[in-house]
Amino acid sequence: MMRLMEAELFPSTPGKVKIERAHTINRQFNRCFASTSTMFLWALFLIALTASYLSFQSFVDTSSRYFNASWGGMHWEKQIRASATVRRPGGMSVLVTGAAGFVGTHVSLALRKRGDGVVGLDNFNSYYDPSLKKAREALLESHGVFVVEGDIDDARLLAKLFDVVPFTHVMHLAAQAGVRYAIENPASYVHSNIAGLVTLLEACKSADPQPAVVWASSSSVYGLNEKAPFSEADRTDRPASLYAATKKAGEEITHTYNHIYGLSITGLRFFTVYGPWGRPDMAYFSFTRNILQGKPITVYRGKNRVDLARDFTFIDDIVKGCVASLDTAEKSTGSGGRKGSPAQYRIYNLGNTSPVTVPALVGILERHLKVKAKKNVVEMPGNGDVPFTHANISLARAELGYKPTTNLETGLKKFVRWYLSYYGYSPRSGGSAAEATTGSAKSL
Ligand SMILES: O=C(O)[C@H]1O[C@H](OP(=O)(O)OP(=O)(O)OC[C@H]2O[C@@H](n3ccc(=O)[nH]c3=O)[C@H](O)[C@@H]2O)[C@H](O)[C@@H](O)[C@H]1O
Repeated sequence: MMRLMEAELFPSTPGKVKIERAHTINRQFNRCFASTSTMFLWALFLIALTASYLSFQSFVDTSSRYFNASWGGMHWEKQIRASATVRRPGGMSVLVTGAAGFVGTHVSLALRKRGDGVVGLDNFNSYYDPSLKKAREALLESHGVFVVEGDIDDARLLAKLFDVVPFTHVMHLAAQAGVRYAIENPASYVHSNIAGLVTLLEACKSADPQPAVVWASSSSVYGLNEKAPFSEADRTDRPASLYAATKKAGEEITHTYNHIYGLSITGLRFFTVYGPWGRPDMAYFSFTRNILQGKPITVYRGKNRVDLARDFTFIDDIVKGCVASLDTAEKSTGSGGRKGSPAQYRIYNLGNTSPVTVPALVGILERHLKVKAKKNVVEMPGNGDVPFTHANISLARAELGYKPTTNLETGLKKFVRWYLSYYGYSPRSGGSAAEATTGSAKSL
């Protein structure tokens, strides 16, 4: 195009016509040039407009996140202070993470009932039915425990909480639980059990005063350990699931914060905790639901047709272990993010010391529900399960006075009673529990 214009402008043989034509072409070129620069200016204008729109959007986004956050403000702070208020001499003020969870709810209630100050924190994620978590929250609120909706991986929120309340203790129970779900969603374990734990410990180490930290590890850290019963000194370097690996990592991470910053740490290895207000993803809970609805249950079996067994531990016993751990925790020694003197570091098994096989668990449920289960027995898939767990609790008994008193028979009876009163109707079928027991499912 340019070449063509040049040829027209500077003809090989000059002449009048050619000159007039050259003028015309010149005008066209100028017009064209003028329109190109106009276009260029328009383009610049549009780019500037887009850039300012984008930065405005990000401003709106940031500020709306700030202003619409589910936490913050004077009323919110007032609720937190009220909830953290200690009502007994020598009481503690405890931040309970995972407060709307199974163990978190029970521990929060126990602390509150004896006059300790309790503030809950929970992200209400949808790993299992959030309406159950909301119901637990309502129960807590009816006892004066306020639950902050937020994530343990939110450093700003944690800093704010410690700013509002000088917590003496943190009961850290928020976690991504479940052994087999790690196959489906590994990232959620890293988010809560690693990143969230570190964010929480960072907040604790920077808090003034530093709180003492008691947190939930897991029996799963024993992994492929075959020496029974499992003692705290046994090997824990062969995890069988990512869940177990993140809990084991948590034990090492908490040790680091204890060593560098003087945080007082107590890790509790829970053994398959069950009971009222429990977790619907766990076997005893989902078995109950399916049995009542006349649906089959899948019972895993180990190699060589050996039944799987768990040291099922009732929630009330676990709560006593948690509270005793808080009561015996020494103060953290650091301040301003620096260690004073060596701080307490403890790990305890909290189990029941009497493993029960999964088929025996089903048998107990059948008796309590008065319904025969439809069992599909299949070989345990290689997805993180271990063949058995069995706690040695000598250390917890000696140092915490921990002494479990509820066997599986009694504990499941309490669970079934709660289940029937909570759901009233079996959740899916819509029929009453009584109907379910005499309906499609076969009565014993
Ligand atoms: O102590 C722990 O640290 C862990 O305890 C719990 O894990 P587990 O001991 O695996 O409990 P749970 O799922 O109730 O399965 C119980 C048994 O039923 C078997 N099982 C399970 C499901 C099924 O459909 N069929 C079946 O046979 C299954 O093979 C197993 O033998 C917590 O969930 C976990 O978060 C963690 O806290």
